[in-house]
Amino acid sequence: MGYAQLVIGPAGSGKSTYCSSLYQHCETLGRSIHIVNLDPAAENFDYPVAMDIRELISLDDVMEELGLGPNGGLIYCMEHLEENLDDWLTEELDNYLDDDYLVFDCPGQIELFSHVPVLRNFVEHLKHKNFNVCAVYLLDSQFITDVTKYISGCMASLSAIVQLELPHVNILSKMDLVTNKRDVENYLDPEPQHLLSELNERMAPQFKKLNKSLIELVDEYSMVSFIPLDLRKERR
Ligand SMILES: Nc1nc2c(ncn2[C@@H]2O[C@H](COP(=O)(O)OP(=O)(O)OP(=O)(O)O)[C@@H](O)[C@H]2O)c(=O)[nH]1
Repeated sequence: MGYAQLVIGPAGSGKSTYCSSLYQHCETLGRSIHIVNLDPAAENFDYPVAMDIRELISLDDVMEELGLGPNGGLIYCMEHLEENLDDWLTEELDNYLDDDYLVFDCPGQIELFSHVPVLRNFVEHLKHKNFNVCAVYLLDSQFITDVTKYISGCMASLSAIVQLELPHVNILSKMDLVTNKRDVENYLDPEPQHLLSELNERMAPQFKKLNKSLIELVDEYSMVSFIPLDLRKERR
């Protein structure tokens, strides 16, 4: 059985930096991992690229030839990947042995883990090829410094949990940029009742019922808790 991480999260949340830090960390430990670029728009890499979607299709070519914009072009590329799971991906995966560990650096378009089925089908394909897959969801810690941002971060992560149905780890990136660590600490293992009163204070009274449902939802999905990580520190 092979092992795989699907590294997902909003644009600029630190996915590639995480992959690069993980690569260096494993190298230091003498463990071998292979990082796969799944972003057809990516240009520079801080890690050796083991497999690259741009060998199959590149965003620049799609935009030029089909006259699509960056978002439409990205979705086109990912759907092209989906159509080529049985040939391109299967052939690439054949290069890896049973115990290999692959880390997929995904694009940041939120559609990919909200409603477009590409990543879900991609995961199904990996499972079919005998890979044990988990999702690593990156969220910029600066987007979690008050209750409304926290709820919105949780909802985006929850949408990935529901869409992919994978073992799921949330990571707060860019911790070195948080000036007051307490702002973030308050949301690492929050007390639901405390969150609710904070949310009610921030919002108009007509949202009380919705606020209660949201907090219950976040509380029930205990996977929606975040692990802070200072990737810059990891790399020093
Ligand atoms: N200070 C700081 N900057 C970081 C950290 N992680 C990432 N960055 C910076 O944030 C920017 C985006 O990081 P990336 O790793 O490219 O983010 P990404 O999620 O792969 O971006 P997309 O692929 O465009 O979605 C880069 O300028 C990184 O150097 C961190 O832990 N601390």
